[in-house]
Amino acid sequence: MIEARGLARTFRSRGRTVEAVRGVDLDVHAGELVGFLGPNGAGKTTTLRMLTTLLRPSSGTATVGGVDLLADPVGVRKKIGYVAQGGGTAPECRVIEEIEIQGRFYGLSKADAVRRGADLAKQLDIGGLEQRLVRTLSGGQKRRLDIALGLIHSPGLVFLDEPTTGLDPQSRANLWEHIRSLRDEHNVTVFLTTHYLDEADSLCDRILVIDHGQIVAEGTPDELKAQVSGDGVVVGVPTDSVAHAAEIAGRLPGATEVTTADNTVRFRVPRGDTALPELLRALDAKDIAMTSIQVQRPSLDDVFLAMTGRTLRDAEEGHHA
Ligand SMILES: Nc1ncnc2c1ncn2[C@@H]1O[C@H](COP(=O)(O)OP(=O)(O)OP(=O)(O)O)[C@@H](O)[C@H]1O
Repeated sequence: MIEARGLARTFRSRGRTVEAVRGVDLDVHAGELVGFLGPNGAGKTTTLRMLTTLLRPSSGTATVGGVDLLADPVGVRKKIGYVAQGGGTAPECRVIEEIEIQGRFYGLSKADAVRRGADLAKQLDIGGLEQRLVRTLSGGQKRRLDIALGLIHSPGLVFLDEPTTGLDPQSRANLWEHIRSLRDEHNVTVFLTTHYLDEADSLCDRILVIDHGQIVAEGTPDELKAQVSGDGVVVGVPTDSVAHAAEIAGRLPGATEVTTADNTVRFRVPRGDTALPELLRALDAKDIAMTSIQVQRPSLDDVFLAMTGRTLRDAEEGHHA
């Protein structure tokens, strides 16, 4: 669906050259929900604007929806939907007017635009709001209207730029459900940007982490977390078995950082879920009764820290400073 090689963009700003994106390679396959994660100013929006033909790359090539970005930008536009940060609706317009205007813009007849708009409104849970002024919608409703407008021409690929920024937690969770169903029930490939770790983690099949205009990590949320330091495991055992249990844990494949306390053994393994059955069998064979067990997965923030030496929060604060 998307294949980009060496995509780069520089800006001239107040006599300085800003390298916003420095050679990004990325592949997004049909049916994937891919997240582009990075702090403010990392280059997410600039990459998205290039892939959606709104900004010409300084260098690099890409095909989007099977169409060459540089040779046929109009062809690309027909294949994709784009929902900008904050959307593009006018507060004093009625919802139905926005739907009609957007539909006409993509060459639909008024009747087709209204029909398609009604289908999308139902799908995105904003049915019955057609006569309302945009400014009277809640944040979540407006964001869902923005997405409906981006899908009016039934594109197979949609770009969402920070779709949940500014929404309250409940509206965010609700929008995640809608974004998932775009992919699951309507076969839309989704490429979204976010600087929320929890969003990338729970929503995306695959994540590309960008920092200072370059992709610094890529994989499923689980793969990325596994790359970092593995899972932490804490096992509770009777005090007189701690030393023996620690020895057993230390023999698990890939086990590191084995430490003991009063009645617990802590260690790290590449994959907690696959190490646990082996550990249980080994403890059982030695008649050691386990009293509790906990697996602590590393977070995506750990991934960002490992790749860049900064936490995402530090990176954002640094950008605003
Ligand atoms: N038109 C422009 N002129 C000059 N510099 C720009 C322009 N657009 C973006 N930049 C700079 O390029 C860098 C990347 O910006 P971009 O908006 O792509 O980041 P982002 O990851 O989308 O951030 P955010 O999460 O804040 O939207 C930043 O340093 C930004 O200031």
